[in-house]
Amino acid sequence: MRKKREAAEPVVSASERLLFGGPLRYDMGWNQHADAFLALTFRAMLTRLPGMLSSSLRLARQADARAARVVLAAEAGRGVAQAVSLLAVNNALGKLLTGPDIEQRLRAATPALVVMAVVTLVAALLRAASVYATGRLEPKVERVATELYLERAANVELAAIEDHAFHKLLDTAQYGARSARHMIGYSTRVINAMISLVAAAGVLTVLHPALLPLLVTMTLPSAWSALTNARRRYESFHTWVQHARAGQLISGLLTEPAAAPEIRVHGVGPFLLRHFRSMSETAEAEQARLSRLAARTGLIAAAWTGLATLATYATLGALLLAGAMALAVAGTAVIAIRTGAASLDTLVLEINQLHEEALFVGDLQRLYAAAAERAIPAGGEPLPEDPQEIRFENVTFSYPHDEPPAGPEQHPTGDHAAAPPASVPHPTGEAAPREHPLGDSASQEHPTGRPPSGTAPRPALDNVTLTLPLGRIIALVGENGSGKTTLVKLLAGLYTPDRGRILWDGVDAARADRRLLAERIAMVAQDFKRWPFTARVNVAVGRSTAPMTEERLAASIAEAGAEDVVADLPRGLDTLLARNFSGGHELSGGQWQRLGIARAAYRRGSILIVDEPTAALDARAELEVFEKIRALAGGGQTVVLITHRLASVRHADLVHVLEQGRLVESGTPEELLSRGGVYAELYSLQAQQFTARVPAPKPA
Ligand SMILES: Nc1ncnc2c1ncn2[C@@H]1O[C@H](COP(=O)(O)OP(=O)(O)OP(=O)(O)O)[C@@H](O)[C@H]1O
Repeated sequence: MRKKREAAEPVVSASERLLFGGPLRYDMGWNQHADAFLALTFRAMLTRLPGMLSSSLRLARQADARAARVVLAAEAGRGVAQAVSLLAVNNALGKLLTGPDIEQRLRAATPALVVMAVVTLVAALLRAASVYATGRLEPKVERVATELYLERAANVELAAIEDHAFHKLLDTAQYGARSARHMIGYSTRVINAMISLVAAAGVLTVLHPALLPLLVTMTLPSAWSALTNARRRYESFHTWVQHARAGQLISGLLTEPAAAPEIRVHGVGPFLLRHFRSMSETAEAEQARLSRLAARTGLIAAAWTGLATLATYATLGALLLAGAMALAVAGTAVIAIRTGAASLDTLVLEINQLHEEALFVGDLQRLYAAAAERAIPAGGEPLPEDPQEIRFENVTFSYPHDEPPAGPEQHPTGDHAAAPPASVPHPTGEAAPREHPLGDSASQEHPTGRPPSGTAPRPALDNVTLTLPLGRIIALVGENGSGKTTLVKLLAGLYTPDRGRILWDGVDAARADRRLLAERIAMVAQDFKRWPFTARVNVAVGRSTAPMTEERLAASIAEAGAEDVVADLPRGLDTLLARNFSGGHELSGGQWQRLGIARAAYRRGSILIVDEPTAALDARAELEVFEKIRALAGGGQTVVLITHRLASVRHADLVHVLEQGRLVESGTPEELLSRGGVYAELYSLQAQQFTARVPAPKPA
């Protein structure tokens, strides 16, 4: 077993080592989790059957209780109909094979034949009812499961979304809703097959006790074959899902607009394509390996079934020859064995499928549990109505990081030019949907799951104590990576401090109602979301709970100085801001930035956080935007401004200077300039850029 598992381990290719510094893995523990499922025996699966059926039933009842009842009743009825039909066959055969003349025998068999006809009709009606109700039920089950998935995913802490293990669970669990849908069909077929198998086995036992083991022997090989192949597919899927992300990442990079200029000017295309091909070839090799193994297993199972069938009919023949069984009974036995074998075959296959789907539903249920654990806490203390200040008291915060892998992994069979597949098939045969592997949140991840260096990184904020007086403009200044963005994320309640407290006039934000806290914050993050919606929605999404009025939209757009941006749009506010869709329009970075500020203005939060608001603006627009921001503060709003443009900071009421996660200076811009510290140094560095003398042209 161990050896087989190792064979499915993907190769760490030269491509992966070069591009990602090793295997592109998010969480090593996940595969071990899957192993626990894969170690299940068929017996254990049978033991789990009641649990799986009841979980399907629960989902079905939640989605549409009436349709669930119809399916259950129809399937139970069909099973009973099959049993009755078998008994009628037995009766008819008995009558047909014994008696003086054929006419009398036919007459005697007529009631049984009529019963058979009626039962067939009833079974057909029940099947139609079941098909209809299942068809109604399945999409509803998928919707309910998907809604739960999305709702919980949207409600977890930001730290959970940035946690690689949780993100991996999110990734894998996305298949759970589809599987929950499939489980409904499999469950109905399992229930149906179980009832008809019990009927066939009952009849066989009555006819001759030796026939029952023969029935089992005949069906076991296909059960084994189906089970083995399903496990291989699931195992392969779990191992390769990581590598699929690497392939998707490259294909996404090759086509995304942000990378397009460099791909063309620096000629990165052929380089990425070469690695994509190399990764895809390894994926193809993995698919070929699975097919080869499936073919071999199928062949062994077919030979075994052939031998078992031969033994069954030889036993029947021997019983007939020895006079231990009447011809009529042998005839019924043949039909019962065929029906029973078909039911057992169906049962094994469907239980196996059910189990396979249940693994994915299990992923989904684990996600539900993990998401509930990491959900943003509901409720809490109210914040002061009109606080005077927010105080950071000895706040320390580190981003969670994964343990680095022990070393570069080697495939036991040696290194091939290996690569992840572009898409991994869902174990049930469906291709995993291709999605852009680098979502907005992913852009901050370290995809190899390692911290930048081998040692634990320094805290992003280290024992920071500072005050943010409300109703003022407060600027956060410092070099790249000094912790400014982290500080405002803590202020907005996106993270909670590892140590220390954030006090809103004495109320600890950690105990406060996080939703109420968020209500007060409007944020224009550095990488704020450019929603693929209309310009109108891109502004109004700042407060999606408020009625979307033209007045509020117009006022916010004016406050952000974004009137020209909107006026230039082909359909004004109704222009779709996503170029990859028909009628979509692309904005420049600066235009987006103005819309982002309009969105924050639309939110009307009492604390406005602006992180690098002018990075993409030209000099004139920059001045304008700072004017607008100052005007906002004039209306009593608190502005927390992060910027590297120190000239713009001179209007701030208070400046906090951060360095390597620590607060190094605080004061008004004038105080800091006269103090001659870090701020003064940074300021003079920037000022020098403008005052440096341009060498005078030499006289002719
Ligand atoms: N999501 C994250 N996961 C892990 N580490 C992070 C994350 N975001 C920031 N960091 C790290 O935390 C430290 C502080 O980063 P932060 O973004 O707060 O700095 P900053 O002062 O805003 O920098 P910049 O001026 O470049 O925007 C840096 O070392 C950074 O690498």
